[in-house]
Amino acid sequence: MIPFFKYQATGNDFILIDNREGLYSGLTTEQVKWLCDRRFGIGADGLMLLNKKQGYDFDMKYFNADGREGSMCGNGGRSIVRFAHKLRLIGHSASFTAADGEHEGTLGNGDWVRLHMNPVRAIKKENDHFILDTGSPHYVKHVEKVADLDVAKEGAAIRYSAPFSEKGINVNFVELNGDGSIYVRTYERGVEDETYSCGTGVTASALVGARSNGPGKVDVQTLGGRLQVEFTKVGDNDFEDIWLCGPATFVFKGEIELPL
Ligand SMILES: N[C@H](CCC[C@H](N)C(=O)O)C(=O)O
Repeated sequence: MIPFFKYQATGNDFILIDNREGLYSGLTTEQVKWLCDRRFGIGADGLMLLNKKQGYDFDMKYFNADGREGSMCGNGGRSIVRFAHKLRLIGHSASFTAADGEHEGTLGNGDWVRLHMNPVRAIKKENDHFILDTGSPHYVKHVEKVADLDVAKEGAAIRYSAPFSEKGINVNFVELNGDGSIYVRTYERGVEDETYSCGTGVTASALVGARSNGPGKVDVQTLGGRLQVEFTKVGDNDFEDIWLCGPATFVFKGEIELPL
């Protein structure tokens, strides 16, 4: 039996497993895919193993719903900090490693978690979109009415287009709200569908918008709730001290037996 915890961070939902004893390191792609399946398994956008790591509170190993090991997951990072606190592994802050290096996370009031993201040193402007990496690769496109989009269809068309078909990319459609906030909807690589929010996507979308008017903080609306991205703008395409902030909550825990 595998004990698991289910968390969601603005609707991006995850299976978390305490793997400090290394009992579940051998999960196969097929098994992770089955666990993330919303009909045959528990159901989630991704799965994380909380591993031991010398010199840090833990290491976060992230898998997308397709069962394959993924890159950095911003909402997953916020969720695993809350999970580590539930395990009494940390107090109100954590230092951990993930696919893109070191991260720090702090628990705020209520279910709010702040996650320190790695610097972004390059934002590539293509004709009608931007490409940047916030720990995962992102395509950011501004649109008029994001609520009217068929994100699953339009996102897949971009993700499977020639430049991205081999390695994939996460696709973010962004509308500028009148109050300076942005509304982001994301098609996620490895889920191969729209998710209710994507932390590294929200971060990418906020930084693209800040290229021109660079406030140090952007409010972001997503299908799954509101987040905030804070940053220091160093140059036109150069940002550091980036914090992804928003709620991350425990949903339920259980244990599951893998099919033979
Ligand atoms: N699907 C992404 C990883 C998870 C990103 C997302 N869940 C987030 O919160 O950043 C990728 O394969 O690039």
